Amino acid sequence: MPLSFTKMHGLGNDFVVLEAINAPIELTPAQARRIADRRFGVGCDQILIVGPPRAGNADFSYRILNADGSESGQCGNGARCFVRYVRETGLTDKKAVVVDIRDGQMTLEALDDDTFSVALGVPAFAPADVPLAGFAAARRYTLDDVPGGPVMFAAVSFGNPHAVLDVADIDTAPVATLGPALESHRVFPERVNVGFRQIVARDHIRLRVFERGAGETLACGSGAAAAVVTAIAAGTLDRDVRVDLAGGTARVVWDGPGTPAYLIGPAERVFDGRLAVAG
Ligand SMILES: N[C@H](CCC[C@H](N)C(=O)O)C(=O)O
Repeated sequence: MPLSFTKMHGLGNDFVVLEAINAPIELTPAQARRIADRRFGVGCDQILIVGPPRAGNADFSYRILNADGSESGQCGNGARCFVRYVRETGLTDKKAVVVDIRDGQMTLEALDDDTFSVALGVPAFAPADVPLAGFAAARRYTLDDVPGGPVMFAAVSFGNPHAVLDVADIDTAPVATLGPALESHRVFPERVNVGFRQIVARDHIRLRVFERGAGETLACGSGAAAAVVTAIAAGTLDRDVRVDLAGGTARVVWDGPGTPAYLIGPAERVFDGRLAVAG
């Protein structure tokens, strides 16, 4: 059945956006993989499905499928594209929208300078919430059975799991080896997104992310928030942080435990199209 789609990106993290307000869209993992394939399909890191609200106070619902066909409970860069999409397609004229995501709700806002703010929710640090198996709650965890020997990482969830490692220089970080090894490590029962963080100053980091289900992307919004809140919790960053990623710069603001983290940045619409999805 042919599907209309909109191609978008947030700092180079790219998306195929599908509108499922009037008619539901159900994609098998194989169909999602084909759409995401950069040769046999449209090509994207994630597929975003814009749906009707589930709860009474929400404006929309939001589903995220990774390029490997797996579903995630969060996508920060995608959320910025989501609010640009629903406004530019006339689905709403609101500047702030409430969106049902898999495990909760988010508020997304179009700002006056053509950037977008996403309240990603309150970060969850408890191992059971990440989820991270076999560890008691700690600021940092250590794993020995990974390439290159023991690694230390922080762990947090924004509705999707993140492990964050500190490196001296992200340009030489072992993203291609350590990323996949950690992504599918047995201590992460739902796999994990792996962030490689270089702290430049108390209000500035550089970051690369090997994403669960997509590999290294040019940017990861929830990964940026994970890198910032775990460092704020450890006392190494202040509350308002510039995050430099390969695809551009985002900003993360967090006022500490029990409060939501905010991700601020651009969202671009690239083109519209129609795709044939095999059965
Ligand atoms: N790969 C992620 C989903 C996309 C997150 C990322 N694109 C973002 O901007 O937050 C996961 O499986 O949890």
